[in-house]
Amino acid sequence: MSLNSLSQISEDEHLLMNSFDALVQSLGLELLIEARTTDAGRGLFSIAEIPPHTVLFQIPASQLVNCRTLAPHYPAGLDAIQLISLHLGRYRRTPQPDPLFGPYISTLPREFSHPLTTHVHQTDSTFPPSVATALARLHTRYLRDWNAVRGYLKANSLTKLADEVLEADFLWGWLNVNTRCVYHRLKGARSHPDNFTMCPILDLANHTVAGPTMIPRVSDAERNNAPPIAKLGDPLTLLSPATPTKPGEELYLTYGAHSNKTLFVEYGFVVPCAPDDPRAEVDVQDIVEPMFENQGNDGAAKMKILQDSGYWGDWTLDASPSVSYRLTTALRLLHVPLGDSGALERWQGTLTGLRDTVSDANESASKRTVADICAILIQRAKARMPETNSSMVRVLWEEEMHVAMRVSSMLGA
Ligand SMILES: C[S@@+](CC[C@H](N)C(=O)[O-])C[C@H]1O[C@@H](n2cnc3c(N)ncnc32)[C@H](O)[C@@H]1O
Repeated sequence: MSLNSLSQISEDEHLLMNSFDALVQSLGLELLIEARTTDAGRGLFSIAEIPPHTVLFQIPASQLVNCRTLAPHYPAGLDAIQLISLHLGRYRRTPQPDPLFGPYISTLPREFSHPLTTHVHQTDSTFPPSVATALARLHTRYLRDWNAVRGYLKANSLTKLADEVLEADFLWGWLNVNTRCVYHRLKGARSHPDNFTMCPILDLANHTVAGPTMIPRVSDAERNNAPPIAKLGDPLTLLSPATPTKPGEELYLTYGAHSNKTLFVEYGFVVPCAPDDPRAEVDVQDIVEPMFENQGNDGAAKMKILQDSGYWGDWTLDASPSVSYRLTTALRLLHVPLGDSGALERWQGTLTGLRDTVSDANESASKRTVADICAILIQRAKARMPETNSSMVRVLWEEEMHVAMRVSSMLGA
């Protein structure tokens, strides 16, 4: 990196820190925390002793960026991620700040270093196959949203907006949503995909896998398991961790018990993990699917059976160590001869809980296949790891290798 770009970064960071102060002022908040620069970008730090469960701040509903606060300003027709990404993208480069959320938008990162912007066109062999697949799925999701927004702008004759918001601006908005939103109850059903919001200040919190974390307080709507009563929804209140915080400590959130594959693909970072870290997980679809294909017509029939019963794909090993139930189920069927109707019935019995196994022979064959899968994973990671000069990609290969070694030694292989 040139000195020029280094000074550019610190200038940007300086501007972002000033924007943070302006945001806090605009919200009229007096805080026990402040933003500081860390190795993970900016983060939130305490500036005082903070007792457990202290209210750190409350952001009023009108200052949260979500489907409720944006809906009055746009024609209907977009889901929450499309609408918020469009709105953010619209104000990315304009000299006029957004009259609704200007101070907040000026605190958002200027650029993203995220696999969707940097790696999406790399050859598949750079990443473990399951990471490449997850990245391709993210890319598809992004394209679906961008195409939906383009269609929406046309259908609603929003030609000025269509001219203003370039794809790069929309992608910037979309990555902001994807990497910075939090769950927030806005809809009747808890599982509704639009139950999330962008939240000023809170979105500066970095992720930790262990240790005390801040916790958003359960909102009224969530407690009542009903849509919020107020038109714009409930405010969002952030509580300090359950243990006391000393001045100068970083305050984290947990983004979830994610494997590095998910952290990398969704958020653009990894957290190196110990060989026995229970987060470590490998999706082995790219190895198992060809095993069914190699059985010709029988394999195709088994694939259909697994699809119909909801067990096709999402087959994982993890470092606890364990073989997921979904993978065990698929491998048992792989080793059932389809001509043997009794064995097929016994396999179905394992799904309904009537039986623990298909047979001893079937169980041994399935275990041998798990050992084969582990051997492939270990050999592949060892071969590919030296080829990468990205420390993040190295962590992704290491995670696969550690999981495979743990599962393999559990099997005594
Ligand atoms: C919600 S933002 C957190 C604030 C962010 N650091 C910033 O400067 O705006 C999430 C992003 O922060 C970074 N991040 C969060 N936790 C991290 C961690 N433990 N290690 C490395 N990067 C992290 C990643 O770039 C992630 O996409």
